[in-house]
Amino acid sequence: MTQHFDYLAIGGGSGGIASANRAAKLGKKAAVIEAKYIGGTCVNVGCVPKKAMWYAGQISDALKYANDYGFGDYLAQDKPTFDWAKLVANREAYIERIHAAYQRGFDANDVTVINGFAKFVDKNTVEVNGELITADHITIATGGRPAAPAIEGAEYGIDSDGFFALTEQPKSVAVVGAGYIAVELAGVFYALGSETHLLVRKEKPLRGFDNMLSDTLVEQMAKHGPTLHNHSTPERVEKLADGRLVVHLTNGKTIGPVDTLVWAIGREPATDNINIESTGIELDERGFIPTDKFQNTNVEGIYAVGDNTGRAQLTPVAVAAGRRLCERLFNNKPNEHLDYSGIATVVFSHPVIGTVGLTEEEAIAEYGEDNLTVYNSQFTALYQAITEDYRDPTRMKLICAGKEEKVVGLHSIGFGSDELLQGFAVAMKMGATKADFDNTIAIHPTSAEEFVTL
Ligand SMILES: Cc1cc2nc3c(=O)[nH]c(=O)nc-3n(C[C@H](O)[C@H](O)[C@H](O)COP(=O)(O)OP(=O)(O)OC[C@H]3O[C@@H](n4cnc5c(N)ncnc54)[C@H](O)[C@@H]3O)c2cc1C
Ligand SMILES: NC(=O)c1ccc[n+]([C@@H]2O[C@H](COP(=O)([O-])OP(=O)(O)OC[C@H]3O[C@@H](n4cnc5c(N)ncnc54)[C@H](O)[C@@H]3O)[C@@H](O)[C@H]2O)c1
Repeated sequence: MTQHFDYLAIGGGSGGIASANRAAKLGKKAAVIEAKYIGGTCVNVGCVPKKAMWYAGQISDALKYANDYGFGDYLAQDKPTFDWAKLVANREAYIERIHAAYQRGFDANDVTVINGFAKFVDKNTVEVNGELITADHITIATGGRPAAPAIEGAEYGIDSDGFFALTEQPKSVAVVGAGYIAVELAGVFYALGSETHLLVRKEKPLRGFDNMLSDTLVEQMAKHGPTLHNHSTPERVEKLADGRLVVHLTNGKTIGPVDTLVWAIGREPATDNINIESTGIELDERGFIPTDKFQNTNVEGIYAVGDNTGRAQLTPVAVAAGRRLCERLFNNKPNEHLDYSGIATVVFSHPVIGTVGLTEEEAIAEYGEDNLTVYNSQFTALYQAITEDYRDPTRMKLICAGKEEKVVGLHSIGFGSDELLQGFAVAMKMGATKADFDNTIAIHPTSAEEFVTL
């Protein structure tokens, strides 16, 4: 028997769940098909478990300051130990609670959840577990998966999914990659006490970010962070008799032996195995699904949201794109769409980075150097001021365009940069100028106040 729905999301991750719930709340018969775990990448092998590991790193950093904060005697009572397996168990128990909360949401909204791997039969029909399902509107929200290099011995390494499956802490680890995931995972390993090597292909990690951010990160890593190996491209991986790994680089050098090797070299879209050809959708050369600003694909009635569209691969983006799509389709809002500009983002590095808007290089290209005013600040966060790390800088940058000094870029690295960002992102979305920032009374003593006193 063929089941029919008004709205069907293929993929039960951030985009699929949010859109199906919204469709159902708007009175439509909606379903989600999920092949693995409800919640997708973010909940199971992304943002959520990553943030728990990052917090563990933050606690480890804080313990380093305990003596300066007067807790020396307290710590001396017992040698501090760290139990990776316990952290992982608590993290996974939390994820189970999220799964249950999603199910309660589906039940409340009357969304049908189908477990299985979906493949298109034609543009209105998918097949899952041998059954056919048709829908008036189908959203492809299949996300992506970690990429691995095509080199000898690559299979000895793990990827970010494998990182979350580790139940024991490796004593030594090499992380390959220069983006969000490489920087974040290397930071966690280091903060929790593993000997950590970060291998990047070019001159530094986070090259697409404002130079102030990436340069400060590199400076801080040299003081207390993973050992950074620039211009280091793996050529092959050798497994020793004791199971440890040696990474051979194209420049003739070797890294290791290490217990664990992590590939963090980007993610590829999960669009190659769903018989998408049967729909008439044309993928781009990297397998992403091109969409217009309304998330329409080139085939009427089929949409795509989230990581598989190749734009701003962030959970809130997938969620917002999915919800707006359903508002447009089912709530009589024909122009509803997601504005992909000015999306704030945090890299959960050590120290943490918050950034929204244009980098200085991008602003120069867009407005011309003469039309920009750039404000820079460097200071010691009070948190560190009374510790041995009082020389570690927090750095902030405000990039303003035109005579009215509209704020077009805001960048911060240092303690608290994650939580301070969201409010500034709102102000920038509303078109705030430097004068608006100056007119705002500071909250003292915080790091965030620096942005209104520059
Ligand atoms: C390590 C890591 C850390 C991250 N940290 C952050 C962060 O801190 N903040 C942030 O905003 N973003 C973060 N991200 C990115 C974020 O996870 C993604 O942007 C987000 O999950 C994308 O949502 P999505 O719905 O497009 O895809 P996904 O969440 O990947 O969901 C897709 C789902 O579709 C399923 N699926 C695929 N094919 C089929 C099929 N044929 N049939 C049925 N089901 C199928 C998959 O099993 C999966 O569950 C992180 C990602 C990673 C890997
Ligand atoms: N905090 C967050 O919000 C967060 C955290 C993690 C991931 N994400 C999202 O997930 C996406 C994917 O993250 P990612 O880190 O996998 O990808 P990425 O695109 O950010 O970085 C991949 C890096 O790998 C490098 N690389 C590519 N091929 C390589 C090779 N063969 N050898 C060595 N290095 C190679 C690239 O130069 C690049 O720097 C991000 O773009 C981001 O949108 C967000």
